Amino acid sequence: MAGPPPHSGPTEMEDLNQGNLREDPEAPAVPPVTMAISCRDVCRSYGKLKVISNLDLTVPHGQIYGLLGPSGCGKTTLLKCMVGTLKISRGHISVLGKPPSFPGHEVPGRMVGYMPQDLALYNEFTISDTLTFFGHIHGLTSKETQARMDFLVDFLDLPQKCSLVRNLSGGQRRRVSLGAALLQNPQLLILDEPTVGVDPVLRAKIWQHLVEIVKTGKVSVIVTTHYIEEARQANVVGLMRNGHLLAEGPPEDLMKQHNASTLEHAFLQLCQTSDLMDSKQSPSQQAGLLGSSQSLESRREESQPILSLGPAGSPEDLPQYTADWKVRARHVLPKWRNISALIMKTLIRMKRMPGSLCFQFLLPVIQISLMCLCVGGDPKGIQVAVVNNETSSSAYSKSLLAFLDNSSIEQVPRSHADAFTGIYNGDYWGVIGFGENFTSYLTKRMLNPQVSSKEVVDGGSVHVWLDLTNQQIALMLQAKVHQAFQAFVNNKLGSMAYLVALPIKIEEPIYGHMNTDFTTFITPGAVLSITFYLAVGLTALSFVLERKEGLLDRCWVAGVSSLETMLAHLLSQLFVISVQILLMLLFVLLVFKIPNEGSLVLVVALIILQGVTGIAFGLVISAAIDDEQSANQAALGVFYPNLVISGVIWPEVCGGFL
Ligand SMILES: Nc1ncnc2c1ncn2[C@@H]1O[C@H](COP(=O)(O)OP(=O)(O)OP(=O)(O)O)[C@@H](O)[C@H]1O
Repeated sequence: MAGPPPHSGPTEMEDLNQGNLREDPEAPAVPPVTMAISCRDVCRSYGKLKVISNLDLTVPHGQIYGLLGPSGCGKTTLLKCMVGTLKISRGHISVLGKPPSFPGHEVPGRMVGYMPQDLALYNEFTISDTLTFFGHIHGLTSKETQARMDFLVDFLDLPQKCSLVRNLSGGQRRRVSLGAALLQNPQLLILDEPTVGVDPVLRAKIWQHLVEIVKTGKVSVIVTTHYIEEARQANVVGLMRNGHLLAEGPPEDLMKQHNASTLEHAFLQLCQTSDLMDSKQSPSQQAGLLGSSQSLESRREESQPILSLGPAGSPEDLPQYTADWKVRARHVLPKWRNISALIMKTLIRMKRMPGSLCFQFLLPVIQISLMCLCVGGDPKGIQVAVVNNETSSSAYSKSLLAFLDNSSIEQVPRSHADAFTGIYNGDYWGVIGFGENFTSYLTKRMLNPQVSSKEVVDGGSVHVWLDLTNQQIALMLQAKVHQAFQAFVNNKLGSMAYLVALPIKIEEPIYGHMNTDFTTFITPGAVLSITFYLAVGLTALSFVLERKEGLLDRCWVAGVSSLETMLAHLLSQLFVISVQILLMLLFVLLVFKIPNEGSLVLVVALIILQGVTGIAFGLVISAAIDDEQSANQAALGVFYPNLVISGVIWPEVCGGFL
């Protein structure tokens, strides 16, 4: 195995460029290992689809391993298992001496540089932002990041550092992605098709760089590629097909073994031999062939996603890994370094999308303003037909009608027949009718209520027929007629008005006011619903999108835990929610003058808590759902049921069955 080259005192800048970065103080001491990666009897399935079966693979330390195979043979899946973003169904993987994600192990973390097949870059970032972000997560100082950035921009022939990723070409983006993997000079580079979409000159340069960095003996590389011939520069190649390795060894040896002049020919021969053997075997024999080197135990059904079972089902053959409680605790505890990097990421993205940020801030204000303007106000210009059979100008009916609220009700004098034709045709919301002796009967009723006959009571009553298809308007009409009658009685009887009052007296309310309108009732609920749903939507979608674009995986491989991702999202989202709440309350309290009877601090705290609930629910959606359309549907789908059963628009006591 090649040892490190003799050191003749390089300058600090050379140190940074060549990868002699300062050690991470939080990193545990790593014992020397001879195998960079060792996979034993590895299996991985997606549901019923078995993608990797009983695979053994060894990446020697300080060498380049070229993993070759046709599309869909499971290369990416295997790399994901190596970096720890996917759990294996069975078998054992050791990366730089320990299984991925082992407490205290920096795989995922600073020790591994991973370039996923997807671009996995933030489009709103510049090249400089991208490298600074990953540098921050890896704990590099800004000087170190800057030096590596200058080197990588030059080496990968990247455009200006201030160029936005979304404005780069496909090839340039792939190079930025490769730069992010090379940034911290990791001990292990896992590159999933780094040369796709890269011109031949740069492809050669990348391979040359890989060859150079492994020469130091400190760095190991596993690289997948579709260009089989370029893998001749690798020290070892693995030829993969249908989820298992057909062959593994130095490229020259493989070519010699198969009398092939090119690696591609050797691969072709291996595939043909494998097909021939497969066709000769019965299905049961094939199963035997697959697992010929494994015991029955290792071939049992893959039921548990575990990392620990080894080849031939003998756990005692595997090295035992231990970590003391301090290392375990440090592994679980969130790192502020990662959280702050993720918060900065969100703030930079917000800064680069001012339109979207304004929309996020203004949307709740627009929603609450629309609600205050459109919900709860008195209807205007409601046409009501009036059938007045009294003709005298001093008739009580005329006097009573004068007390009707003219801003809401438009009185249309009609004959009895026209009024009813009109209401049946939907021209009027109601008909108000007075008999021809209304004044005399009402007088009799008021002066001598004890001796009033049914005829007197009937003739002295205001008759109202309503179109009750719109309950709000009908209720308003009833209330307005009652108010007009009360005002008329007060006017006619003065201090004697109590004589015709109902024997029920509604006293001053304990909470609220006599004239509390619907807007005042519904606004608190609307504020809470708006805060909740915006938080749900933003959380559910942002994680779904990040996962889809491979960003969550990339951050995870860089060493960011799920807890840190959630905390960073919560903190940055709290900032957005706080601005949203501030603007909403300003509008509700100052512009629409909705009264607030309690402590404002408590109100703000409760709304923020509601936002946190929304974030939590968004997290549930984003954890359970993979694509944005379904996440959108889930977020929208819960909106209406939640609104209905929460008591925001109708008292929740009415839904006692729920
Ligand atoms: N998330 C997933 N859910 C279900 N099946 C998947 C998933 N990811 C990959 N597969 C399936 O697993 C198989 C192997 O996929 P993988 O991406 O590992 O192949 P690959 O060798 O990397 O292919 P390529 O070279 O085209 O990238 C494919 O049949 C693919 O359809």
